[in-house]
Amino acid sequence: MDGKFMDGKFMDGKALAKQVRERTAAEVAEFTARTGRRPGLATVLVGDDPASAVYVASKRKQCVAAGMTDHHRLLPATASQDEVAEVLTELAADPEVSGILLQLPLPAGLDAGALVQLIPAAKDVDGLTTLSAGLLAQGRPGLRPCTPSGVIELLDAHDVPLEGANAVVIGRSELVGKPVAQLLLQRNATVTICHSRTRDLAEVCRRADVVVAAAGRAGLVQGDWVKEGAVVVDVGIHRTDAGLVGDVDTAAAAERAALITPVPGGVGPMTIAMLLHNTLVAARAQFDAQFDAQFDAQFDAGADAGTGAG
Ligand SMILES: Nc1nc2c(c(=O)[nH]1)N[C@@H](CN(C=O)c1ccc(C(=O)N[C@@H](CCC(=O)O)C(=O)O)cc1)CN2
Repeated sequence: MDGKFMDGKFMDGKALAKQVRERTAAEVAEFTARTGRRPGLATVLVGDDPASAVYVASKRKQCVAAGMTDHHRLLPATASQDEVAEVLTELAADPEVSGILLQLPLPAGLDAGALVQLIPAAKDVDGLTTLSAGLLAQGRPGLRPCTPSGVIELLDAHDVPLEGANAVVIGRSELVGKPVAQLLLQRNATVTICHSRTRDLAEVCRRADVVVAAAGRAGLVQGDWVKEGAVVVDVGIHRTDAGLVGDVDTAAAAERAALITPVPGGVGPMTIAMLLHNTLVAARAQFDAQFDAQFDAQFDAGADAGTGAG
């Protein structure tokens, strides 16, 4: 471990996210020079949740800084299911848009699960559609959810051994818990998914080599839940009077952990960095698919005309 992304035992997500963004920007420049196209990211924000507005503004700014085009849609909190669906359907058909994300959570009354399905898997840069989730579950290529990919990127940057490791994931959301468990499984970890009905959560955690806390409960994971030398990844973000805190009692857990992510500055910044990476991956795949389709059409036309090209 070279300590590049670490301040003592704290894993520096901010520094690693910067490196991922810079690498992505260089690859975007190469893609644009080769194809004459720029990857385009469409962000869809419904309503006026202040945190969501900040996250979307940051996504848009970082996508432009990486050389991508910005296609933003803002809908009022009163927007109907059909109105949001119409916007997503329009973006799905727009050739300038490589990736679409519907910022979550949505205002009450909207069915996020149904709306997400309107995003074609090829443009699903959040990796949240049923098709993307199925491809991940089967270990087949596809776009992966951003925060879970960011968790794996952080673990890899710190050379955390996952093969055969006991990994405990706390939380079973579609956004983080389930996909991060799948990604850990793909890396041959022995994965336990815990949730609100898990019996003796503390004891399950104490057996973990790697803990990923994504329960959405401030300070849930206590210091004495952490095995000596374990790696702790905190996905939680809670605004409290004491400032931003995660799902882990960081100071207490850091007494025992070999490595731990801070909040803020741990997993959070990786989410947007991985979104940019996914948007580039989507743009490349769409370009290649279009190139192949054009080649096939020309090949077939040549065969029909009897030029011998077929
Ligand atoms: N469609 C999606 N919605 C949501 C996602 C998502 O991945 N896709 N994730 C979260 C929110 N989110 C991005 O959308 C996000 C959360 C946190 C951060 C971040 O950089 N956090 C900083 C703290 C910033 C602050 O809040 O002050 C940190 O942890 O250091 C970025 C993006 C829910 N919705």
